[in-house]
Amino acid sequence: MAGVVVLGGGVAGLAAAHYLRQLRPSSALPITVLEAASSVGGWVNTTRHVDGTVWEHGPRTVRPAGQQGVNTLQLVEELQLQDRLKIIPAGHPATLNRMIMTGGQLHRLPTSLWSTLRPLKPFHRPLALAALRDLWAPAERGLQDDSLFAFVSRRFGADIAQFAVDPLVRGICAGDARQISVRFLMDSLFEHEQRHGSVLWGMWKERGRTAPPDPGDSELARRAQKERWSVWSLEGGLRTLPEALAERLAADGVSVRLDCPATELRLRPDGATVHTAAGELHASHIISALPAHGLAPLVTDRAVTEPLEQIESVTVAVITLEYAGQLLRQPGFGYLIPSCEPAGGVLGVIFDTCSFPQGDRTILTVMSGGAEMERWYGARPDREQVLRAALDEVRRTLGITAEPSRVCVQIQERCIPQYRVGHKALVARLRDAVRERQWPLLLAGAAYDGVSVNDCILSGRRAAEAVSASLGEA
Ligand SMILES: Cc1cc2nc3c(=O)[nH]c(=O)nc-3n(C[C@H](O)[C@H](O)[C@H](O)COP(=O)(O)OP(=O)(O)OC[C@H]3O[C@@H](n4cnc5c(N)ncnc54)[C@H](O)[C@@H]3O)c2cc1C
Ligand SMILES: C=Cc1c2[nH]c(c1C)Cc1[nH]c(c(CCC(=O)O)c1C)Cc1[nH]c(c(C)c1CCC(=O)O)Cc1[nH]c(c(C)c1C=C)C2
Repeated sequence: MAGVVVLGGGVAGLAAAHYLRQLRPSSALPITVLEAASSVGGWVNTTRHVDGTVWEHGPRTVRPAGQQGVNTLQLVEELQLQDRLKIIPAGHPATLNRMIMTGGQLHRLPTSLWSTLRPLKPFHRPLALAALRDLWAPAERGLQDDSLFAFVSRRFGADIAQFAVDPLVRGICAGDARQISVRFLMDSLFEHEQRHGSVLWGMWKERGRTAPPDPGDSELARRAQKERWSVWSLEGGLRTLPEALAERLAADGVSVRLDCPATELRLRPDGATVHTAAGELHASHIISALPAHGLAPLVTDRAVTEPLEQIESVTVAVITLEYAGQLLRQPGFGYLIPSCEPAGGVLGVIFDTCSFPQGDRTILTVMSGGAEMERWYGARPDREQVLRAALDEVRRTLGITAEPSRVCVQIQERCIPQYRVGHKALVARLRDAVRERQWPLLLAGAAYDGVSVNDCILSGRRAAEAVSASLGEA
C-alpha cells in the first residue's frame, strides 16, 4: 500500500505524522517524514550547554489559551511530558511587565482596568478614552480585509496603533502593522466593526456567544484553566517537544528521514511521487508542512506556485547575550520597540532569565530586522553589525555596559511568514487550486492558518484528519 509522506519535520510535520498514526494505528499504512535538516524541530531550536544553561533561538513560551492551546496540552499529556512543564502563572512579573520602549524609557503596557483610566506613557490620552472613540468613529463597512494599523487607527486612534499595535505586530511576526492583515490578530474585532459598526457595540451585542475553550478529557488543560497559567515551557527548552514527538514516531513505526530534502513533487489525482537525492517515494497523500517558499519550487503548476510565492517570510536576527550576575533593574518579559523609534533595527528584547531563572546569570535575547531587515542591515546582514546594534540597545535602554560572557548571533532566514492584507483570501485561492486539480495534498504549518506553535500543531492535526477521512474506514 502506498503510504503517506509528510514534508518537513518542524512541529507541524511531526504533529501531523503523530496524529495520523493515532488515527491509523496499523503499520499497514507507512508514514514517512522527510526533513531537510540534520535534526527535527524546524524553528523550535534550543541550545543546551554542558553547564546546563539553556538558550532558546526560536519560540520560548506557549500559551495554554484557546482551543489550540488545549490541543497542545493534550499532546503534552500524550507524550508524557507533564512532569517536565515549566509554568508561568498569571500575575508573574513576566506576564505583568510587557513593556514598550520610547526615548530610551520603558513603559509598562496596561494590565488592569484602572490603568486604562489614567494617562499612561507613551500614550497621550487614557486608553479608556481611546476605547470610547470606537463608539462614535465612523465604520468602514463592506471591507474584506484591512491592515492592522489602519483598522486600529480608525477605531481607537493613531496613538494606540503607533505605540501598541505596531510593536505588538513586531513582537509576534516581526512584521509591519501597516501591511499585516487585521485578520491575523483581530479577526473578531474587525468582524464586530463590519457587522455592528463598532467594536465595543459588537462585543456587547454578541456577549456570551463565544464559548470558553473546552478542555475535553485533558486533565492538564483543566489544570491550566484552574491555576490560571499564562504561558509554559519545558525543561531542556521547547526543543524537548519535537524531540519527544520524534521518539514517539520512531516507537510507532513512523520513519523520520533526516538530511533528506524533497526536491520535486509530482501530484496526480490518484497519488504522488516525491523525489529526493536518495530516490523516489510513492504516496497516496502528501502533507506539506514546509514553509510556502519551500513548497513553491517543488511544484510546477502556476495556479499553485503563484499564491505560495506571495506568502513571503521575513528574516530575523536572534542575538543571545549571556552575562554573569543579575543585571536587570526591572523584572519582566521584555520590551518591544515601536517602528517610529530609532533603534538600529532592533525589534525587541526578551528577559529570558526573568521568566525562567538560570542560576546567577542574566540571559537576554535581542531580536532584530524582520520586515525592516534590508533597510537596516542590507540584503546580507553582517553578524558583527547586528551584534553591535544589539549591544548598543541594551546599553542605552537597560544600562548594561558589562561584556557578555557568551554571545550567539543567528540570522534566521525567512523564519516568520507575513500574513499581509488579503492573506485569508490568498490561502483560500491556494486551497481551491489544489482541490480543483484533485491533488492529494494537504497544507499545514505556519504559512497558512496561524504562526504560533499551537497553531502549527493544530494545523498538523487537521491535515492528518483530512488524510484519514479520505482514506476511508480505518
Ligand atoms: C524567532 C522566533 C520566535 C518565535 N517565538 C514564538 C513563541 O514565543 N511562541 C510561539 O508559539 N511561536 C513562536 N514562534 C513561531 C513558531 O516557532 C513557528 O511558527 C513554528 O515553529 C513553525 O513550525 P512549522 O513546523 O510550521 O515550520 P518550520 O519550523 O519552518 O518547519 C519546516 C521544516 O521543513 C524543513 N524543510 C524545508 N524545506 C524542506 C524540503 N524541501 N524537504 C524536507 N524538509 C524541508 C525545514 O528544515 C524545517 O525543519 C517563533 C518563531 C521564530 C522564528
Ligand atoms: C521582537 C520579535 C519577536 C518576539 N517574539 C516573536 C518575535 C517575532 C515571535 C512570537 N512571540 C510570540 C509568538 C506566538 C504568538 C501566539 O499567538 O501565541 C510569536 C510567533 C508570543 C508573544 N510575544 C509577545 C506577545 C505579546 C506574544 C503573544 C501572546 C503571549 O505569549 O502572551 C511579546 C514580545 N515578543 C517579543 C518581545 C521582546 C516581546 C515583549 C513584550 C519578541
